Amino acid sequence: MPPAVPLSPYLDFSRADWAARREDQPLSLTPGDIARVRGLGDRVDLREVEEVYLPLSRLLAFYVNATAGLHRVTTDFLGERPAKVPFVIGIAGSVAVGKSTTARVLRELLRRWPQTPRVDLITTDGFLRPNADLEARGLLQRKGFPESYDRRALLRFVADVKSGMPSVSAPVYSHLTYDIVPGAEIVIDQPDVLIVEGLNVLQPAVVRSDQRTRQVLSDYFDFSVYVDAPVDQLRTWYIERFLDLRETAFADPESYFHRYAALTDAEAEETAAGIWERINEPNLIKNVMPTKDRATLVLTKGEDHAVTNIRLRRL
Ligand SMILES: Nc1ncnc2c1ncn2[C@@H]1O[C@H](COP(=O)(O)OP(=O)(O)O)[C@@H](O)[C@H]1O
Ligand SMILES: CC(C)(COP(=O)(O)O)[C@@H](O)C(=O)NCCC(=O)O
Repeated sequence: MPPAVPLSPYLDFSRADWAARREDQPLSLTPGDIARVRGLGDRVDLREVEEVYLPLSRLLAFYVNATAGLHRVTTDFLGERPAKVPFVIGIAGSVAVGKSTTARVLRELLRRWPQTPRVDLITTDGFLRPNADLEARGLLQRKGFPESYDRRALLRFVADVKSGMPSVSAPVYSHLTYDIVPGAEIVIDQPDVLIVEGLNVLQPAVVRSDQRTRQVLSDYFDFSVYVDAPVDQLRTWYIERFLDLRETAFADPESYFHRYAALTDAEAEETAAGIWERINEPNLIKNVMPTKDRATLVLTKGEDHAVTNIRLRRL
């Protein structure tokens, strides 16, 4: 018998190799659908959807079926009646990398597969502590760092949805007011798929003083995606988006950043670079980037938000 060839845990695809994995799956999104889900500064178009996200949705449809099969054998073994268990996908990556666009495109594609008509999406910013709470804890300059979230509530939320509980509610964050919206909630009611998008969704467990580890969010993920790009590129995207927001979101007198609406280009660039360097880049380097290898799939973007490489974990 020939010696077994050791398998690498990762498969690396060029964009062209990955695009071929679409096989003959027809594109179900129209240009109008894509324009609706595209985030500010993001360039996702029909070609990007066809070559990158359609093959990914095909792979995810296989995973959904296989996971349901695995669940069935377990319930058979236990002699239980099979319950509906949502398939949970985590999407991680830096501020300004375009996680929200990736999440929305995947939601639209997955919805069109026959076995997953109900796809819900939640962003972890709803679990940020309210500003007053952050201020009391000295964390107002640490928004997006792991400690700025109510991690217990976030974990409870995902565990409840995964366990098949009906009508599980989550708080809502507003980028406009830069705070949690008092009294607002989003209700998730037994979807086929739940997408959980946020900077820190792949954070590893910390070891407690009694040497046991806490549960983490990714314990409940069936699949995870890390959206990656070089740090210099992310900084540029963050600053460009800030300049665009000045003319759109910041122009609203309700916006927390309204005082930035009147800045000149040079002043706005300096302000954005300051926020990036003080908050978002240190968080990226210390907390977000180290979680990349924990993802099932890494999408690496080049200039213009185009995905250039795909890495799939197969072991
Ligand atoms: N200050 C802001 N005002 C209004 N919208 C914002 C602001 N900052 C970010 N956003 C929007 O919030 C969304 C999430 O942004 P972010 O957390 O950077 O993730 P990503 O770019 O990876 O999706 C994006 O659609 C972005 O355009
Ligand atoms: C709201 C965010 C923390 C992202 O949250 P996520 O949905 O990834 O949990 C981030 O977009 C942000 O606003 N960071 C703070 C930078 C600042 O203080 O302006």
